Amino acid sequence: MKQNGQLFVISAPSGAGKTTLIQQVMVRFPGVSYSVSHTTRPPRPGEIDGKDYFFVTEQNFTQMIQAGEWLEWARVHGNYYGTSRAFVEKQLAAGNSLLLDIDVQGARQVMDAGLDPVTIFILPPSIEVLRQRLETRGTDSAQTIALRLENAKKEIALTHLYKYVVKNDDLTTAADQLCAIFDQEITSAGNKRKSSNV
Ligand SMILES: Nc1ncnc2c1ncn2[C@@H]1O[C@H](COP(=O)(O)OP(=O)(O)OP(=O)(O)O)[C@@H](O)[C@H]1O
Ligand SMILES: Nc1nc2c(ncn2[C@@H]2O[C@H](COP(=O)(O)O)[C@@H](O)[C@H]2O)c(=O)[nH]1
Repeated sequence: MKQNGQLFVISAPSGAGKTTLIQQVMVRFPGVSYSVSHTTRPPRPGEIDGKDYFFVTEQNFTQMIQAGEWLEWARVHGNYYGTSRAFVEKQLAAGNSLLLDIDVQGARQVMDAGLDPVTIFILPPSIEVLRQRLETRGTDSAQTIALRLENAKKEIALTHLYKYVVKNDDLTTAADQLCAIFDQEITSAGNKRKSSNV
C-alpha cells in the first residue's frame, strides 16, 4: 500500500485520560484526523453515533470480521471494537495523517501490519488514581469499573511495546508532552520526505 500520511496509535487503560488528551491534540494538530472506531458497546450518555463511535450490533461486527474488513479488532472489557481497514488505507494513501485510539491488542495488530505507526501509551499515576477517575467520571457501573481496573494492570505490563510513554498526572504537563511528540514526529517525517525528494 502507498502510504504518505502518518499513523499515530494511542493506548491507555480505561480512565487514564486518553480521550481528554486526544481532544487537546486534535485542536493543536488539525492536520491529524481522528479515526472513529466501531463498537458493540452501548453508547454512554452524550456519545454521538459516527462521532465518538459507530455503534453496531454484534452480528454486524462478526460479519465484518468474516469479511476481513477490520485493520484490527479486539474484544475489550466484554465488547467488540474495531478499525475499518478501508478507511485507514484510503486516508493514508491520500496523504492524510490519522490518530487511532485503540487498546493494546489492537495496537499489536497495527504494529504487525507494516504501517510503521508512532505508538504512544498514556500511563495513569497509579491504579488508585485510575479508580478515582473512573468513579468521578460516573459513566460506568461498579462491576464495569472493577473489570477495567483488572484489565488496566495487564495493559500497563505491556508499555514496553510502545515507542513513547506519557504519564497523565498533571493534565497540562501531559498534554504538552503529547503535543511535543506529535510535533517531533511530524517534523521528522517531513524532513525524511524532503531528503528523499532531493
Ligand atoms: N490529568 C488528569 N487529572 C485529573 N482528572 C483527569 C485527568 N485526565 C483526565 N481526567 C479525568 O478522568 C476521567 C477519565 O478520562 P477520559 O475519559 O479521558 O479517559 P479515557 O482514557 O479516555 O477512558 P476510556 O478508555 O474509558 O474512554 C475523566 O473524567 C477526565 O475528566
Ligand atoms: N482494539 C481496539 N480498541 C479500541 C477501539 N476503539 C476503542 N478501543 C479501546 O477500547 C477501550 C474501551 O473504550 P471505551 O470507549 O469503551 O471506554 C479503550 O482502551 C479504547 O482505546 C478499536 O477500534 N480497536
